[in-house]
Amino acid sequence: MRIGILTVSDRASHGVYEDRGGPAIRECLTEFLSCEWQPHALVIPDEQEHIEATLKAMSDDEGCCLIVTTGGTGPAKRDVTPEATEAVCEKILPGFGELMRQVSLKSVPTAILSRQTAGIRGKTLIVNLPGKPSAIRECLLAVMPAIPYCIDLIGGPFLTTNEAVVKAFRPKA
Ligand SMILES: Nc1ncnc2c1ncn2[C@@H]1O[C@H](COP(=O)(O)OP(=O)(O)OP(=O)(O)O)[C@@H](O)[C@H]1O
Ligand SMILES: Nc1nc2c(c(=O)[nH]1)N[C@H]1C(S)=C(S)[C@@H](COP(=O)(O)O)O[C@H]1N2
Repeated sequence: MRIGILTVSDRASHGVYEDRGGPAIRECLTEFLSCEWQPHALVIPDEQEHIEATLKAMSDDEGCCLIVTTGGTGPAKRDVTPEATEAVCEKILPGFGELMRQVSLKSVPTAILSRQTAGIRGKTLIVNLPGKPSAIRECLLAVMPAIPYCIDLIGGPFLTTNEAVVKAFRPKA
């Protein structure tokens, strides 16, 4: 079971600062998931073509059932992660962005500036998170209960969670 972890940041990719987003996603998934999984982590700049090519490679070549991105979801000119996500996905799941913004709004009024979304490419679920490392646990924890069933529905592997932290909800179970 492979999971893509994609940091989209001009400065982290150029070494201006150390990437804290990718490691935070990895740490959260280790805490939330009780099944075996392997991370496939990359740090790339805010370039739409590059983001699209990386999402396609993680989905089609690496066989990731889930890709979690961080960064590039805001209103600035170079923020294009949602556009890249929408371009490579066959279906968009607006509920993910809606819920994550609602939860984030309890910590920051600027939560509404994130255009974070989610979508399906083949047997891969792609979920966008904001760039702020502090946003990662908050957002992932909110949507995690629905992720295993979503991956079931698209023909992916059976994900299990650490129920002391977060319980996967499967309506048909
Ligand atoms: N991957 C990351 N690792 C560590 N800190 C980050 C990361 N991404 C963002 N941050 C922090 O969150 C702040 C806001 O992030 P934001 O995504 O808006 O940056 P940005 O202006 O798009 O620049 P860049 O794309 O170069 O990260 C940054 O100034 C930085 O302090
Ligand atoms: N939980 C949470 N969500 C958040 C934030 C945050 O600090 N915490 N920052 C907001 C801000 S200030 C911006 S500009 C947008 C987009 O951030 P991004 O471009 O780094 O993805 O996410 C928003 N969502």
